[in-house]
Amino acid sequence: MPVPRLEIRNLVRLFDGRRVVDEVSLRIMPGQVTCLLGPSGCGKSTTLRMIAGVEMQDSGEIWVDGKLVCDTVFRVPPERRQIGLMFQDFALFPHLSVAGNVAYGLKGSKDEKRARVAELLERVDLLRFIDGYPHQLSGGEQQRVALARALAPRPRIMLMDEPFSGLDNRLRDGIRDETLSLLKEEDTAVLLVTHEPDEAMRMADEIALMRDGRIVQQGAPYNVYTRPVDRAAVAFFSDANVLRAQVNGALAQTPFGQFLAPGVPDRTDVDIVFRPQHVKIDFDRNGQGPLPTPTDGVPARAQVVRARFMGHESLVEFRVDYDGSILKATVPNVFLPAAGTVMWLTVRRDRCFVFPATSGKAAAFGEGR
Ligand SMILES: Nc1ncnc2c1ncn2[C@@H]1O[C@H](COP(=O)(O)OP(=O)(O)OP(=O)(O)O)[C@@H](O)[C@H]1O
Repeated sequence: MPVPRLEIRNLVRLFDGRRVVDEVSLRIMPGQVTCLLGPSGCGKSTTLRMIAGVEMQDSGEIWVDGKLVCDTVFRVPPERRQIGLMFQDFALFPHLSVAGNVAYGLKGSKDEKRARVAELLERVDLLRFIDGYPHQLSGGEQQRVALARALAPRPRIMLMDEPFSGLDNRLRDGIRDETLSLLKEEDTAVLLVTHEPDEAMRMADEIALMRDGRIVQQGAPYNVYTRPVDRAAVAFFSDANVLRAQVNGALAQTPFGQFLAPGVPDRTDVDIVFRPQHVKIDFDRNGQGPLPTPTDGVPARAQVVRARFMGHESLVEFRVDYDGSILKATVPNVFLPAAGTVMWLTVRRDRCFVFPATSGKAAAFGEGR
């Protein structure tokens, strides 16, 4: 079996008796980008700091290329771990030139260093600034110099903590893509920390979804998005509609007909969760909606509460007659029906998830953004 570039096993970190990192395990292969994704305070940065060696774990192990780097007894110091760091506030040294910054962690002769510096600055398209100083560069250019500096010593692993959050949106996409291709070329294993699902979807080969110190789901972005483990995992990536229903005879009754809830005991509440893009809208035809179909189920009559244009799509909120629940639907382009308009909704049944009912937790996890 191939040896992971980075492997962490059951990392635990306690602050004031609280497990802020709780049995976190990960394996990252060379050239692979893994995103540790989760809301603020879930323990992402603490995990990263332990791997970097600037913080000690209370238990667990860190392995690099099959060799133990740190457990609770043995510890390779941070500077000998061959790990590159790139943080949002990881500023360049203002008194050093661009070349001086990139050469900072390099060993070897003056000529060797100069060659490596030039190679990397060329790669990030900043060779013309080799003798310039950080204050002469834009934020995006400084970020690219920081990337060149982090990559110059050929780290085996790159740890990145929200490295692009200081950049404006237009710059960010370009720099993300450049960074990604450079890291892939160098065959670096990357652990990127972010609280932004879009960033994780864009960058990651694998997403590790973290909550309250634990990894709750791990896999390729497509799998994490389309097969969420729970209601909060759906809501973290997008708006989520939730219908609460009680189970009887393994069936949950909703405005859209019955949903299977196999193995759920009678009189237990479940949440039927689906994304706004999986709600279909139809016009009212003399009090009638579309006919039921096996894929879309039974249509539910609803009234428009409000509609907003979001740029590439419109977001329409409905109140469903059946039980008064509020549902959101997205429609491509401009669709802005007046409040009070009667319409009929159906849902893509294959895109609905049935989970045990949860209380307020999901809202705290980003639902309703
Ligand atoms: N040195 C410390 N002493 C006490 N508590 C700490 C310390 N460092 C972090 N914490 C707590 O540990 C938890 C996890 O913090 P951490 O910075 O790892 O979260 P995060 O997921 O990276 O959040 P963010 O995205 O906001 O940076 C937080 O509740 C934080 O308050």
